[in-house]
Amino acid sequence: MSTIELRDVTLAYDVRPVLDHINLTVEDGEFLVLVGPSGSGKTTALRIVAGLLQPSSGQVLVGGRDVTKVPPADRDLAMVFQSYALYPHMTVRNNMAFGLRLAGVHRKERDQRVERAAEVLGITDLLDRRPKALSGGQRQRVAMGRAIVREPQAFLMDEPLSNLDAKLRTQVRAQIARIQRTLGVTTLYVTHDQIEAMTMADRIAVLHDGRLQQLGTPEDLFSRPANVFVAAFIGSPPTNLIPGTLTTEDGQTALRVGGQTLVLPASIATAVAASSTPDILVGVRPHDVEIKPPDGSALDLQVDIDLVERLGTETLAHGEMVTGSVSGAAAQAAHALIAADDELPTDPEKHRFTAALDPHTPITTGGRLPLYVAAERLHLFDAETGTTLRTATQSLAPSAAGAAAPAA
Ligand SMILES: Nc1ncnc2c1ncn2[C@@H]1O[C@H](COP(=O)(O)OP(=O)(O)OP(=O)(O)O)[C@@H](O)[C@H]1O
Repeated sequence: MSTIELRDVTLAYDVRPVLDHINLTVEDGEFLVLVGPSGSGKTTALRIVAGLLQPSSGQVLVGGRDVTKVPPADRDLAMVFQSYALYPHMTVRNNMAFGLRLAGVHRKERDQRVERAAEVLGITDLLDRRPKALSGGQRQRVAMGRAIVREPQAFLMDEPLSNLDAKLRTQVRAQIARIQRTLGVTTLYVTHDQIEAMTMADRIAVLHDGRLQQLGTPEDLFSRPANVFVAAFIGSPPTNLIPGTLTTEDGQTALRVGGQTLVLPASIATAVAASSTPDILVGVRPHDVEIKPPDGSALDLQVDIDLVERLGTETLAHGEMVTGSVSGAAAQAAHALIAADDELPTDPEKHRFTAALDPHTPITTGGRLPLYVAAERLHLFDAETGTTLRTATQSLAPSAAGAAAPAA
């Protein structure tokens, strides 16, 4: 059983911990991606698992064995780094076999393992080349090969695609995911790229400021973010975050956003009652925005469009929200929670908004566009704690919709 477990792992260089009581298990055969912005502690966590760093407290277990005090070479883990670190004077075959030679594996066995790994990686015809005669993607596969031939209990990968250009990255990430599934080797993979995490992982662990924010499947994180950080970090383009305030309108709970008041349907009103403050952050996924008013209650947002990106499959309309009387307190809270992310607005009075629309939508830069979001598609967060109060209601799955339809 090749699980990897971090038990209550903390690492502090000075007062503020770089990793703060992390509990995480990578299950046997699982591809778990550790994702987070720069400085969140991902590499530190991986280095602790590898044995290159000692935690201040807590334990690391590999296959159920406590390896916290075991030297890196004796942990039976293989690491793939972003710099491939291939020996330039050696052939691919010798690069792949090098670690095995050091470990005293005899020649026949070495050759067999290299041939097998090369076949899985599709690099058999490159075995006699030297690294300089390989493309970036091929070098990456050789680096993977070196890890595979060791037949370790688990792979540890630290941003292995970051030296590749965008197109190659897409190809190689699919290859790595496929190879991992073929071999079934437990893998802990670190990246700052949420798209990489979403496309490759069985489960994703989101780190921010040394704390584990959420652990779940890509679908969990996208549809049911645990807090505003995860909602803003996962998804492309990112979730729009708009400050709002809870009020009472004719005895009913209402949400004031961007100068309008939306009386909340009962189910949403119940969910927001848990908020520690009347200040609410409203999360809107760009793909949930409509240009026609939907049936039922909806937010109606006015956005001054300043950039239109036509991607072919969809059109992204970016602009500034006409905020009206957005509460100052919630606006400040929104700012404080998301200011760390460079892509999000840093001026608390200005709210950028992005809508992902049908490619045929006739929009131009410079206009003011009314945009609608059905109330059930809103994600709502406590502006003080960032905790999720409610997530968007799932649309009916085709089978469920079919079952609900009258019989023919
Ligand atoms: N030797 C050290 N002494 C003090 N602080 C350190 C040390 N090494 C790392 N840190 C700090 O620990 C934090 C986490 O670093 P880490 O490299 O794990 O982040 P990361 O999420 O992998 O970021 P990146 O994606 O930029 O590599 C950072 O704030 C970093 O400055």
